[in-house]
Amino acid sequence: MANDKERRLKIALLQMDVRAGEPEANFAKLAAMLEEAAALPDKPDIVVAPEMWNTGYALERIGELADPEGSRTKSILSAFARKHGIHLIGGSIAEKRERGVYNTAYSFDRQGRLNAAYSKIHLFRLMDEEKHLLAGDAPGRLAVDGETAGMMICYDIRFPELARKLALDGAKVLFVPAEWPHPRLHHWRTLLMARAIENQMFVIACNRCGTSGDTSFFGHSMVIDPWGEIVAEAGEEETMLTADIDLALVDEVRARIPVFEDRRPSLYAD
Ligand SMILES: O=C(O)CCC(=O)C(=O)O
Repeated sequence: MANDKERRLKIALLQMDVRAGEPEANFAKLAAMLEEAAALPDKPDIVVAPEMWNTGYALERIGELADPEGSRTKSILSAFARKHGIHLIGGSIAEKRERGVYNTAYSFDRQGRLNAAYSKIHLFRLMDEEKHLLAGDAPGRLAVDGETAGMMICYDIRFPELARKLALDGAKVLFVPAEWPHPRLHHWRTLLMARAIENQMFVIACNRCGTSGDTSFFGHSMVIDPWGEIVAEAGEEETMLTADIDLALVDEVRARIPVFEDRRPSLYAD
């Protein structure tokens, strides 16, 4: 380490293709990509998966396809995190609970303990999510190696208030699992950069790639620093995107332009 303020983390994002309605194929693909990530010469500290990777958007059959209580997913992800000592942001899955199916992201610490679960708050009507899924009712806060972070899922990034709330609660990193399709690549990149710049935090966004029916997903997973610079960005193909980040940059940027001190919420916050 160059100085004792550095707080470096290696990140690997699993930009995977997802087969709609085929959980077995998706579990196998995720397991293969996880092992590939763990075997990288520069072993990652954090691995991130995309949204709804177990079922894709097979919403008509989601009740039968979703993982009951997420138990299969949790046991696989927890075992991986513990075995390799890697913090895992396990994307999100279709998770079946008594009341219905949720789009839920799990976070496992390096000991394999589930340290956060976040169910997507904003359901995306353009893809009929609200007809088949239930919305979560709490923001996604978590800790990564003692640092505060947040999780939002896909469409959530259109809601700047949520990212701001997470930042105000101390998040230095925002993780975003997604299944964001063409033709809105411009929205994806711009919104992610905006969330990073306005909140002066790292944004680590893992999108799926490939095609389901007539919807094509463009990948372009991204790691963006608190100054809004793109640290890494994937293309449209299935790949593992890696990046090194230094969390000390968050404090540097926040000291340079003290947005959090200068805000005047009494004039414009609800
Ligand atoms: O907001 C968008 O354009 C895409 C959102 C989306 O695909 C999702 O939330 O699943």
